[in-house]
Amino acid sequence: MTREELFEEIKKKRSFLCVGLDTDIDKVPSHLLKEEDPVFEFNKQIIDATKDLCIAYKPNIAFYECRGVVGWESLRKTLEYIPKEIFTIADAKRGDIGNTSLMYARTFFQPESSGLDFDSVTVAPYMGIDSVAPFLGFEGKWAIVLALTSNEGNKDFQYLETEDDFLFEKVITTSREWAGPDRLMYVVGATQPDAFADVRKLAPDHFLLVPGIGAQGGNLSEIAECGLNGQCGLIVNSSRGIIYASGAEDFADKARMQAKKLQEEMQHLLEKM
Ligand SMILES: O=c1ccn([C@@H]2O[C@H](COP(=O)(O)O)[C@@H](O)[C@H]2O)c(=O)[nH]1
Repeated sequence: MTREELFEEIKKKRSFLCVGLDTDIDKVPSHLLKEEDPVFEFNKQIIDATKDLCIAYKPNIAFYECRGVVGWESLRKTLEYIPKEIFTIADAKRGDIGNTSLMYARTFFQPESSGLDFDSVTVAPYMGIDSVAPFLGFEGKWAIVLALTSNEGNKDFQYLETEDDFLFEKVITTSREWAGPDRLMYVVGATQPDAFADVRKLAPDHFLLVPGIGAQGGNLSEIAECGLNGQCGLIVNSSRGIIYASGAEDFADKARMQAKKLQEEMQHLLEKM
């Protein structure tokens, strides 16, 4: 998917919401457990309930690969079920020496080998250019580089001071040379609102994938203040806050209500742009 197509979807839906499909079999409502593939059935109902309100879905791969072959099959079916105009993110946080990274890239971008055809994958930049480059070699696909994450542990490395900036800023200034804003996005956690102005100085045109609203306490209007750019430039994720809004038979209706609340807030913020 191109940046223009993504922006068109944002304008059409008046939303920059990403629904995180972090589907934990232990949290799937009990009435679905009799289904052949309860995880897929859960995801299917979440997608049906939210697809007009969001512009992206982000399955976190851990929730699928921990279940082995069965989990990969739930993931494949889920991805196939997502409407083609909606951006898909494999939140896998991959990255290794070049030839290994290429295999990871094929896993998510080459349906003829893996059955999966994601638009993007999250990538850890710690190993440098040759670990990220293989993800940038697929037409129409995106690498989403971890810059400043939403967790407490971000202080251990990402806020270390280098000559004239923090390490997460160095990640951006170095990696923005590897590919432009049509191929590369950055993860910036919603729990770090004060960093958005600095990030925007370094990456004015890049899309930022922003996890951490809802369950982790990030605030949408705070990050929108400095994070929005002329093409929106934000994809804001909520996983647990939407998909586990209810653990009962009404889970899809309750998920829709939470997604709708966020979409309305986003519409308001986009109108102010
Ligand atoms: O910095 C990061 C990077 C990724 N994540 C992932 O996003 C979702 C957040 O889930 P919530 O339930 O909305 O908190 C989850 O898949 C994380 O692994 C992140 O939170 N922070």
